[in-house]
Amino acid sequence: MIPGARVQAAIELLDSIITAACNNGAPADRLIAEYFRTRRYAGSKDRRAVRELVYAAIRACGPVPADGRAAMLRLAQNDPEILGLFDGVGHGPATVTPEDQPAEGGIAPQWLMDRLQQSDISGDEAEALLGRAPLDLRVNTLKADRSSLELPEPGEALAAAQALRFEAGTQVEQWDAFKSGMVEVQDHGSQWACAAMAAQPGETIIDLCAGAGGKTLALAAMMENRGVLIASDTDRGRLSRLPARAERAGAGMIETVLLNPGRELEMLADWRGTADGVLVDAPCSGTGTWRRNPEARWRLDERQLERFAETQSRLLDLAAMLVKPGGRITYITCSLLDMEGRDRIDDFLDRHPGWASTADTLPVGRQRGGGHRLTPFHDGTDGFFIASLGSAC
Ligand SMILES: C[S@@+](CC[C@H](N)C(=O)[O-])C[C@H]1O[C@@H](n2cnc3c(N)ncnc32)[C@H](O)[C@@H]1O
Repeated sequence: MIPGARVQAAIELLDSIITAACNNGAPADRLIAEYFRTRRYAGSKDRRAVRELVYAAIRACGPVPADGRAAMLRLAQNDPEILGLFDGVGHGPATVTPEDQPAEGGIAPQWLMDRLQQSDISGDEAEALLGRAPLDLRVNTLKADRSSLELPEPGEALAAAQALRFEAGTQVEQWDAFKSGMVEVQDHGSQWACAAMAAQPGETIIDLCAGAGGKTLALAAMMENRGVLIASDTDRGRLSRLPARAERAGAGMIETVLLNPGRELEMLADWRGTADGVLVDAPCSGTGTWRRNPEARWRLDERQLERFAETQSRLLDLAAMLVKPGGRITYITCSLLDMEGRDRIDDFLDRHPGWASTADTLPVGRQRGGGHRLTPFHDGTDGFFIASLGSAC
Protein backbone atom coordinates (compact mmCIF):
# COMPACT_ATOMS: atom_id res chain seq x y z
CA MET A 1 0.00 0.00 0.00
CA ILE A 2 1.27 3.48 -0.79
CA PRO A 3 1.42 5.84 2.24
CA GLY A 4 -1.72 7.73 1.15
CA ALA A 5 -3.67 4.47 0.90
CA ARG A 6 -2.64 3.62 4.44
CA VAL A 7 -4.01 6.96 5.64
CA GLN A 8 -7.28 6.33 3.76
CA ALA A 9 -7.53 2.84 5.27
CA ALA A 10 -7.01 4.34 8.73
CA ILE A 11 -9.78 6.89 8.02
CA GLU A 12 -12.20 4.10 7.03
CA LEU A 13 -11.34 2.19 10.17
CA LEU A 14 -11.77 5.28 12.30
CA ASP A 15 -15.26 5.71 10.81
CA SER A 16 -16.28 2.27 12.04
CA ILE A 17 -14.53 2.70 15.40
CA ILE A 18 -16.38 5.99 16.02
CA THR A 19 -19.72 4.44 15.04
CA ALA A 20 -19.07 1.43 17.28
CA ALA A 21 -18.04 3.64 20.21
CA CYS A 22 -21.29 5.60 19.96
CA ASN A 23 -23.46 2.48 19.61
CA ASN A 24 -21.89 0.12 22.11
CA GLY A 25 -20.34 -1.84 19.24
CA ALA A 26 -17.15 -3.88 18.95
CA PRO A 27 -13.84 -2.60 20.37
CA ALA A 28 -11.25 -1.01 18.06
CA ASP A 29 -8.88 -3.98 18.15
CA ARG A 30 -11.55 -6.35 16.89
CA LEU A 31 -12.66 -3.95 14.14
CA ILE A 32 -9.07 -3.60 12.96
CA ALA A 33 -8.59 -7.39 12.88
CA GLU A 34 -11.86 -7.83 10.92
CA TYR A 35 -10.92 -5.08 8.45
CA PHE A 36 -7.68 -6.81 7.51
CA ARG A 37 -9.20 -10.27 7.37
CA THR A 38 -10.97 -9.25 4.16
CA ARG A 39 -8.03 -7.28 2.74
CA ARG A 40 -5.34 -9.82 2.09
CA TYR A 41 -3.38 -7.40 -0.13
CA ALA A 42 -2.26 -5.53 3.01
CA GLY A 43 1.09 -6.89 4.22
CA SER A 44 2.25 -6.94 7.83
CA LYS A 45 4.05 -3.59 7.47
CA ASP A 46 0.88 -2.03 6.05
CA ARG A 47 -1.19 -3.43 8.89
CA ARG A 48 1.20 -2.15 11.52
CA ALA A 49 1.38 1.30 9.90
CA VAL A 50 -2.41 1.59 9.57
CA ARG A 51 -2.94 0.39 13.13
CA GLU A 52 -0.49 2.98 14.44
CA LEU A 53 -2.19 5.74 12.45
CA VAL A 54 -5.58 4.70 13.83
CA TYR A 55 -4.45 4.71 17.46
CA ALA A 56 -2.47 7.94 17.07
CA ALA A 57 -5.60 9.62 15.64
CA ILE A 58 -7.80 8.28 18.45
CA ARG A 59 -5.35 9.59 21.05
CA ALA A 60 -5.17 12.98 19.29
CA CYS A 61 -8.93 13.62 19.68
CA GLY A 62 -10.56 14.50 23.00
CA PRO A 63 -14.33 14.46 22.37
CA VAL A 64 -15.89 12.03 19.88
CA PRO A 65 -14.83 13.17 16.36
CA ALA A 66 -17.48 13.74 13.68
CA ASP A 67 -15.88 11.06 11.49
CA GLY A 68 -12.63 9.35 10.59
CA ARG A 69 -11.48 12.09 8.24
CA ALA A 70 -11.92 14.75 10.94
CA ALA A 71 -9.95 12.57 13.37
CA MET A 72 -7.12 12.07 10.88
CA LEU A 73 -7.04 15.78 10.09
CA ARG A 74 -6.66 16.44 13.80
CA LEU A 75 -3.58 14.19 13.84
CA ALA A 76 -2.31 15.83 10.63
CA GLN A 77 -2.40 19.26 12.30
CA ASN A 78 0.77 18.27 14.14
CA ASP A 79 2.23 16.10 11.40
CA PRO A 80 2.90 17.79 8.03
CA GLU A 81 3.86 14.45 6.48
CA ILE A 82 0.34 13.09 7.03
CA LEU A 83 -1.21 16.36 5.88
CA GLY A 84 0.83 16.10 2.64
CA LEU A 85 -0.80 12.74 1.92
CA PHE A 86 -4.25 14.36 1.61
CA ASP A 87 -3.58 14.80 -2.13
CA GLY A 88 -6.31 12.74 -3.80
CA VAL A 89 -3.71 10.58 -5.56
CA GLY A 90 -4.47 6.88 -6.10
CA HIS A 91 -6.26 5.42 -3.09
CA GLY A 92 -5.17 8.29 -0.82
CA PRO A 93 -7.56 10.75 0.92
CA ALA A 94 -9.07 13.65 -1.02
CA THR A 95 -7.39 17.05 -0.83
CA VAL A 96 -8.33 19.25 2.12
CA THR A 97 -11.12 21.76 1.42
CA PRO A 98 -12.25 24.84 3.43
CA GLU A 99 -15.26 22.77 4.58
CA ASP A 100 -13.04 20.24 6.31
CA GLN A 101 -13.14 20.60 10.12
CA PRO A 102 -10.41 18.81 12.08
CA ALA A 103 -11.75 17.17 15.24
CA GLU A 104 -11.19 18.74 18.64
CA GLY A 105 -8.06 17.68 20.55
CA GLY A 106 -7.66 17.06 24.29
CA ILE A 107 -7.64 14.19 26.73
CA ALA A 108 -11.34 13.37 26.87
CA PRO A 109 -14.80 14.94 26.45
CA GLN A 110 -15.15 17.98 28.73
CA TRP A 111 -17.66 16.42 31.17
CA LEU A 112 -15.21 13.59 31.77
CA MET A 113 -12.27 15.98 32.13
CA ASP A 114 -14.30 17.76 34.82
CA ARG A 115 -14.92 14.47 36.63
CA LEU A 116 -11.22 13.58 36.46
CA GLN A 117 -10.24 16.99 37.77
CA GLN A 118 -12.67 16.62 40.69
CA SER A 119 -10.78 13.38 41.42
CA ASP A 120 -7.42 15.25 41.32
CA ILE A 121 -6.40 13.90 37.93
CA SER A 122 -5.18 16.76 35.74
CA GLY A 123 -2.03 18.05 34.03
CA ASP A 124 0.68 15.37 33.69
CA GLU A 125 -1.54 12.81 35.45
CA ALA A 126 -4.26 13.32 32.82
CA GLU A 127 -1.84 13.35 29.86
CA ALA A 128 -0.27 10.08 31.00
CA LEU A 129 -3.67 8.37 30.75
CA LEU A 130 -3.17 8.37 26.97
CA GLY A 131 0.46 7.23 26.90
CA ARG A 132 1.55 3.89 25.45
CA ALA A 133 1.43 0.99 27.89
CA PRO A 134 4.41 -1.38 28.08
CA LEU A 135 3.84 -5.12 28.10
CA ASP A 136 4.03 -6.69 31.56
CA LEU A 137 4.22 -10.40 32.30
CA ARG A 138 3.62 -12.33 35.49
CA VAL A 139 5.69 -15.45 35.90
CA ASN A 140 3.34 -18.25 36.95
CA THR A 141 4.82 -19.77 40.10
CA LEU A 142 2.76 -22.93 39.57
CA LYS A 143 5.18 -23.68 36.73
CA ALA A 144 8.23 -21.42 36.94
CA ASP A 145 10.00 -18.71 38.90
CA ARG A 146 11.29 -15.33 37.75
CA SER A 147 14.75 -15.95 39.18
CA SER A 148 15.40 -19.01 36.99
CA LEU A 149 13.09 -18.63 33.98
CA GLU A 150 14.86 -18.11 30.65
CA LEU A 151 12.94 -16.11 28.07
CA PRO A 152 13.87 -14.99 24.51
CA GLU A 153 14.34 -11.50 25.99
CA PRO A 154 15.26 -10.86 29.62
CA GLY A 155 12.74 -8.08 30.37
CA GLU A 156 12.99 -5.63 33.25
CA ALA A 157 12.30 -7.06 36.71
CA LEU A 158 9.64 -4.90 38.42
CA ALA A 159 8.75 -4.46 42.09
CA ALA A 160 6.00 -7.12 42.19
CA ALA A 161 7.62 -10.47 42.96
CA GLN A 162 7.06 -12.15 39.59
CA ALA A 163 6.65 -9.15 37.28
CA LEU A 164 8.69 -8.53 34.13
CA ARG A 165 8.34 -5.61 31.73
CA PHE A 166 8.86 -5.60 27.97
CA GLU A 167 8.37 -3.08 25.20
CA ALA A 168 4.84 -2.63 23.90
CA GLY A 169 4.25 -4.94 20.96
CA THR A 170 6.66 -7.68 22.10
CA GLN A 171 5.26 -10.87 20.55
CA VAL A 172 5.20 -12.92 23.75
CA GLU A 173 2.33 -15.08 22.45
CA GLN A 174 4.91 -16.78 20.19
CA TRP A 175 7.15 -17.75 23.09
CA ASP A 176 7.23 -21.34 24.36
CA ALA A 177 7.05 -20.05 27.93
CA PHE A 178 3.74 -18.35 27.08
CA LYS A 179 2.31 -21.33 25.21
CA SER A 180 3.15 -23.63 28.11
CA GLY A 181 1.62 -21.34 30.76
CA MET A 182 4.83 -20.30 32.49
CA VAL A 183 3.99 -16.63 31.95
CA GLU A 184 0.76 -14.63 31.73
CA VAL A 185 0.27 -11.15 30.33
CA GLN A 186 -0.74 -8.98 33.30
CA ASP A 187 -0.20 -5.31 34.02
CA HIS A 188 2.10 -4.59 36.95
CA GLY A 189 -0.69 -2.68 38.74
CA SER A 190 -3.03 -5.61 38.29
CA GLN A 191 -0.42 -7.87 39.91
CA TRP A 192 -0.38 -5.56 42.93
CA ALA A 193 -4.17 -5.60 43.02
CA CYS A 194 -4.02 -9.41 43.33
CA ALA A 195 -1.29 -9.17 45.97
CA ALA A 196 -3.64 -7.00 48.08
CA MET A 197 -5.97 -10.02 48.48
CA ALA A 198 -3.05 -11.87 50.16
CA ALA A 199 -4.68 -15.21 49.33
CA GLN A 200 -3.13 -18.11 51.24
CA PRO A 201 -2.94 -21.84 50.40
CA GLY A 202 -5.95 -23.67 51.86
CA GLU A 203 -8.25 -20.63 52.02
CA THR A 204 -11.65 -20.17 50.41
CA ILE A 205 -11.47 -17.23 48.00
CA ILE A 206 -14.18 -15.97 45.66
CA ASP A 207 -13.21 -13.93 42.62
CA LEU A 208 -16.65 -12.41 42.18
CA CYS A 209 -16.11 -10.65 38.83
CA ALA A 210 -13.56 -13.02 37.34
CA GLY A 211 -14.10 -12.28 33.64
CA ALA A 212 -11.72 -14.50 31.67
CA GLY A 213 -9.71 -15.07 34.83
CA GLY A 214 -6.70 -12.76 34.61
CA LYS A 215 -6.70 -12.24 38.39
CA THR A 216 -8.08 -15.70 39.22
CA LEU A 217 -4.95 -17.28 37.75
CA ALA A 218 -2.74 -15.05 39.89
CA LEU A 219 -4.78 -16.02 42.98
CA ALA A 220 -4.40 -19.74 42.15
CA ALA A 221 -0.63 -19.28 42.00
CA MET A 222 -0.63 -17.44 45.35
CA MET A 223 -2.69 -20.29 46.83
CA GLU A 224 -0.30 -22.91 45.39
CA ASN A 225 -3.33 -24.65 43.92
CA ARG A 226 -4.64 -25.57 47.39
CA GLY A 227 -7.99 -24.58 48.89
CA VAL A 228 -11.19 -23.38 47.21
CA LEU A 229 -11.11 -20.77 44.46
CA ILE A 230 -14.43 -19.77 42.92
CA ALA A 231 -14.43 -17.68 39.74
CA SER A 232 -17.83 -16.15 39.02
CA ASP A 233 -19.10 -13.67 36.46
CA THR A 234 -22.32 -12.75 34.68
CA ASP A 235 -20.68 -12.84 31.24
CA ARG A 236 -20.84 -16.35 29.82
CA GLY A 237 -18.44 -15.56 26.96
CA ARG A 238 -15.69 -14.22 29.20
CA LEU A 239 -16.06 -16.90 31.84
CA SER A 240 -15.99 -19.64 29.20
CA ARG A 241 -12.43 -18.64 28.28
CA LEU A 242 -11.21 -19.35 31.80
CA PRO A 243 -11.00 -23.20 31.89
CA ALA A 244 -8.59 -23.39 28.92
CA ARG A 245 -6.41 -20.67 30.43
CA ALA A 246 -6.49 -22.40 33.81
CA GLU A 247 -5.43 -25.68 32.22
CA ARG A 248 -2.52 -24.03 30.43
CA ALA A 249 -1.47 -22.41 33.72
CA GLY A 250 -1.78 -25.67 35.68
CA ALA A 251 -4.38 -24.07 37.97
CA GLY A 252 -6.60 -27.08 38.58
CA MET A 253 -8.28 -25.70 41.71
CA ILE A 254 -10.56 -23.15 39.98
CA GLU A 255 -14.33 -23.68 39.89
CA THR A 256 -16.33 -21.40 37.60
CA VAL A 257 -19.87 -20.22 38.45
CA LEU A 258 -21.98 -18.33 35.91
CA LEU A 259 -24.14 -15.73 37.64
CA ASN A 260 -27.55 -14.34 36.81
CA PRO A 261 -27.44 -10.51 36.96
CA GLY A 262 -29.49 -9.35 39.97
CA ARG A 263 -29.67 -12.92 41.36
CA GLU A 264 -25.98 -13.54 41.98
CA LEU A 265 -26.42 -14.73 45.57
CA GLU A 266 -28.66 -17.62 44.47
CA MET A 267 -25.82 -19.15 42.46
CA LEU A 268 -23.31 -18.50 45.25
CA ALA A 269 -25.57 -19.64 48.12
CA ASP A 270 -23.29 -22.61 48.93
CA TRP A 271 -20.50 -20.23 49.90
CA ARG A 272 -22.58 -17.67 51.83
CA GLY A 273 -20.71 -16.70 55.01
CA THR A 274 -17.82 -19.07 54.24
CA ALA A 275 -15.22 -17.13 52.29
CA ASP A 276 -11.93 -16.05 53.82
CA GLY A 277 -11.75 -13.42 51.12
CA VAL A 278 -13.73 -12.02 48.19
CA LEU A 279 -12.08 -10.16 45.35
CA VAL A 280 -14.43 -7.61 43.79
CA ASP A 281 -12.82 -6.54 40.51
CA ALA A 282 -15.89 -4.52 39.73
CA PRO A 283 -17.18 -3.47 36.31
CA CYS A 284 -16.21 0.19 35.84
CA SER A 285 -15.60 3.01 33.38
CA GLY A 286 -12.02 1.83 32.75
CA THR A 287 -10.59 5.38 32.88
CA GLY A 288 -7.32 3.82 34.10
CA THR A 289 -6.94 1.70 30.96
CA TRP A 290 -7.15 4.32 28.24
CA ARG A 291 -3.51 3.62 27.36
CA ARG A 292 -4.76 0.31 25.96
CA ASN A 293 -8.30 1.30 24.88
CA PRO A 294 -8.19 5.02 24.11
CA GLU A 295 -11.56 4.93 22.32
CA ALA A 296 -13.19 3.87 25.59
CA ARG A 297 -13.32 7.63 26.39
CA TRP A 298 -16.01 7.93 23.73
CA ARG A 299 -18.17 5.13 25.08
CA LEU A 300 -19.02 6.70 28.43
CA ASP A 301 -21.79 8.99 29.58
CA GLU A 302 -22.92 10.26 32.97
CA ARG A 303 -25.82 7.84 33.24
CA GLN A 304 -23.48 4.91 32.62
CA LEU A 305 -21.16 6.12 35.35
CA GLU A 306 -24.09 6.18 37.76
CA ARG A 307 -25.04 2.65 36.76
CA PHE A 308 -21.46 1.47 37.35
CA ALA A 309 -21.50 3.06 40.83
CA GLU A 310 -24.80 1.33 41.68
CA THR A 311 -23.45 -2.05 40.55
CA GLN A 312 -20.18 -1.52 42.42
CA SER A 313 -22.03 -0.84 45.69
CA ARG A 314 -24.32 -3.81 45.12
CA LEU A 315 -21.35 -6.13 44.50
CA LEU A 316 -19.62 -4.89 47.65
CA ASP A 317 -22.80 -5.71 49.63
CA LEU A 318 -22.90 -9.15 48.04
CA ALA A 319 -19.23 -9.74 48.88
CA ALA A 320 -19.94 -8.87 52.52
CA MET A 321 -22.61 -11.61 52.59
CA LEU A 322 -20.18 -14.20 51.23
CA VAL A 323 -17.39 -13.47 53.70
CA LYS A 324 -17.19 -15.33 57.00
CA PRO A 325 -16.78 -13.37 60.27
CA GLY A 326 -13.26 -11.94 60.31
CA GLY A 327 -12.96 -12.31 56.53
CA ARG A 328 -11.86 -9.71 54.03
CA ILE A 329 -12.76 -8.01 50.76
CA THR A 330 -10.38 -6.57 48.19
CA TYR A 331 -12.20 -4.02 46.05
CA ILE A 332 -10.63 -3.01 42.74
CA THR A 333 -11.60 -0.77 39.86
CA CYS A 334 -9.40 0.21 36.93
CA SER A 335 -10.80 3.72 37.25
CA LEU A 336 -9.39 6.94 38.65
CA LEU A 337 -12.76 8.54 39.29
CA ASP A 338 -13.52 8.91 42.99
CA MET A 339 -17.12 8.02 42.25
CA GLU A 340 -15.93 4.46 41.46
CA GLY A 341 -13.27 4.26 44.16
CA ARG A 342 -13.04 6.35 47.31
CA ASP A 343 -16.76 7.22 47.35
CA ARG A 344 -17.86 3.60 47.00
CA ILE A 345 -15.74 2.59 50.00
CA ASP A 346 -16.99 5.53 52.09
CA ASP A 347 -20.55 4.55 51.22
CA PHE A 348 -19.92 0.87 52.03
CA LEU A 349 -18.33 1.63 55.40
CA ASP A 350 -21.21 3.99 56.29
CA ARG A 351 -23.71 1.20 55.62
CA HIS A 352 -21.68 -1.67 57.18
CA PRO A 353 -20.59 -0.72 60.70
CA GLY A 354 -18.87 -4.09 61.28
CA TRP A 355 -16.36 -3.38 58.51
CA ALA A 356 -13.23 -1.22 58.38
CA SER A 357 -10.68 -0.41 55.73
CA THR A 358 -7.43 -2.11 56.66
CA ALA A 359 -3.96 -0.62 56.32
CA ASP A 360 -2.45 -1.30 52.93
CA THR A 361 1.14 -2.39 52.75
CA LEU A 362 1.39 -1.92 49.00
CA PRO A 363 4.76 -0.40 48.10
CA VAL A 364 3.24 1.33 45.05
CA GLY A 365 0.65 4.05 44.61
CA ARG A 366 -0.74 6.58 47.07
CA GLN A 367 -3.49 6.55 49.62
CA ARG A 368 -6.84 7.77 48.35
CA GLY A 369 -9.57 7.83 51.00
CA GLY A 370 -10.02 4.33 52.38
CA GLY A 371 -7.96 2.81 49.57
CA HIS A 372 -4.96 3.10 47.35
CA ARG A 373 -4.55 4.69 43.94
CA LEU A 374 -2.09 3.67 41.23
CA THR A 375 -1.71 5.87 38.16
CA PRO A 376 0.16 5.63 34.84
CA PHE A 377 2.06 8.86 35.66
CA HIS A 378 3.04 8.08 39.25
CA ASP A 379 3.43 4.30 39.06
CA GLY A 380 3.88 3.43 35.38
CA THR A 381 0.92 1.04 35.66
CA ASP A 382 -2.65 1.12 34.46
CA GLY A 383 -4.78 3.29 36.74
CA PHE A 384 -6.29 1.39 39.67
CA PHE A 385 -8.17 1.99 42.88
CA ILE A 386 -7.55 -0.82 45.39
CA ALA A 387 -9.14 -1.04 48.83
CA SER A 388 -8.70 -3.73 51.48
CA LEU A 389 -11.61 -4.17 53.87
CA GLY A 390 -11.84 -6.37 56.94
CA SER A 391 -14.90 -7.54 58.87
CA ALA A 392 -15.15 -7.91 62.63
CA CYS A 393 -14.69 -11.46 63.98
C1 LIG B 1 -13.03 -5.44 35.38
S1 LIG B 1 -13.83 -6.80 34.67
C2 LIG B 1 -13.06 -8.16 35.46
C3 LIG B 1 -11.73 -8.51 34.91
C4 LIG B 1 -11.15 -9.79 35.48
N1 LIG B 1 -11.24 -9.84 36.92
C5 LIG B 1 -9.70 -9.94 35.07
O1 LIG B 1 -8.80 -9.81 35.90
O2 LIG B 1 -9.47 -10.19 33.90
C6 LIG B 1 -15.38 -6.75 35.43
C7 LIG B 1 -16.22 -7.99 35.23
O3 LIG B 1 -17.40 -7.86 35.99
C8 LIG B 1 -18.39 -8.63 35.36
N2 LIG B 1 -19.70 -8.28 35.95
C9 LIG B 1 -20.55 -7.31 35.60
N3 LIG B 1 -21.65 -7.34 36.40
C10 LIG B 1 -21.46 -8.35 37.27
C11 LIG B 1 -22.25 -8.90 38.34
N4 LIG B 1 -23.44 -8.38 38.65
N5 LIG B 1 -21.76 -9.94 39.01
C12 LIG B 1 -20.54 -10.47 38.70
N6 LIG B 1 -19.76 -10.00 37.68
C13 LIG B 1 -20.23 -8.96 36.99
C14 LIG B 1 -18.19 -8.30 33.90
O4 LIG B 1 -18.79 -9.28 33.07
C15 LIG B 1 -16.67 -8.26 33.80
O5 LIG B 1 -16.15 -9.50 33.37
